[in-house]
Amino acid sequence: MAEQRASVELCKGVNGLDKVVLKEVRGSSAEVYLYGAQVMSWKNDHGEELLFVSSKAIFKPPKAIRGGIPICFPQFGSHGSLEQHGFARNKVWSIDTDPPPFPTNSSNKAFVDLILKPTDDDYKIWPHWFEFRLRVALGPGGDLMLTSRIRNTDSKPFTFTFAYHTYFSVSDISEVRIEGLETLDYFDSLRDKERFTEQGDAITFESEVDKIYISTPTKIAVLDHEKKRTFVFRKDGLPDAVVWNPWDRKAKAMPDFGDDEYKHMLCVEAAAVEKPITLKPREEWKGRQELSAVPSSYCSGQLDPQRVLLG
Ligand SMILES: O=P(O)(O)OC[C@H]1O[C@H](O)[C@H](O)[C@@H](O)[C@@H]1O
Repeated sequence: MAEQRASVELCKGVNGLDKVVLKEVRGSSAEVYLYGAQVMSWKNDHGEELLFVSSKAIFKPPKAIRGGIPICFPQFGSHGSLEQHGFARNKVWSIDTDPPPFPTNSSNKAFVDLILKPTDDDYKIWPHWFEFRLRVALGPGGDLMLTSRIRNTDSKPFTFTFAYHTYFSVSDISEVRIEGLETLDYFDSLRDKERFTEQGDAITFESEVDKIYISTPTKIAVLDHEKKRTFVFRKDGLPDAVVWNPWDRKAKAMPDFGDDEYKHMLCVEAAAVEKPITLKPREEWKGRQELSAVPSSYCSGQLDPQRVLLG
C-alpha cells in the first residue's frame, strides 16, 4: 500500500474564496480560509466535522463568517472603540512563505503559515504597524493547533485584546457540560459586564450564556454526552476563556444563524480580555490554542472529567 502523507493544498472554497486544506496521515483534516485566517472545518479521522458553521453563514466580505474559529483582534467584543471583535476576521490574509522559525519541531505536522499586515487604510482605523502571523497545524492524531505571533513593528507601543472564537459542534446543548471553569470569577456580558463567581458545579446550559471567565486553568474540557465525545482545550498566553451560546431569542435576531442552530453549537474561546496586552516596539506576543477531540470510549466508556483534565 502506498504510504499516506500529510498534505497542504491551496484551493477554492465557498464563493470562490481561497482556502488551504490540511490533511493528516490518519485521515483528519482542517480547512483555513484566507478571508479572516478563519479555520472553517476540522474533521477527525472518521471524517466527522467537529466545528459548527451556520447553514446561513455568509461567505462574503466584509462580514465575518458565522462559525469555525474567527480571530478577534485587536479588540475582543465591544471592549474598545473598534468594530465588534476587531478587524482581523474581516481581512484577506496572505500565505507567509518565510515565517521566522518556531522553536518546536513541526516536521510531523500538516501546517500553514498566514500573515496579516495593515494597509494604509487599516492604519487610519487603528494607527499601529504590526505583523500578525498565524500558524494552523494539524497533528498526526488530529489535534488542531493555532499559534498567533503578533509583533509591534511601530515606533510606539500598542495595546490589544484577543480571542480564538471557537464554535464547537455539539449534539444537543442540553447534553453538554464544561469542566475546568467552576468556582472561577467571570464577567457577565448579559449583566453589564458585572463580575460574579461561578458556583462549584460543572457548567451546563439552559438559557443564553455570554461570560468571560478570568484567569482559567490552561486545560478545559467540553463534554458531549450524546456524542460520547470530549473536546480537550489547551491554551497558552491566553489567560481568559469566553463561553457563549445565543439561545433562541438571540438566534432568531441573527440573520446569518438558523433559529434552532443554538442547540448544536457552543463557543468556548481562549482569550486575553481582562488584562489587555501591551507590546513595545519590536516586542512579540504569542498566544496558542490546542484542541483535541477524544471519544468517551477512551475512558472505558465512561466520561471521566478528572482524567481528562489531569491526564
Ligand atoms: O456576532 P459576533 O460579532 O460574531 O459576536 C458573537 C458573540 O461573540 C462573543 O462570544 C461575545 O461574547 C458575544 O457577546 C457575541 O454576541
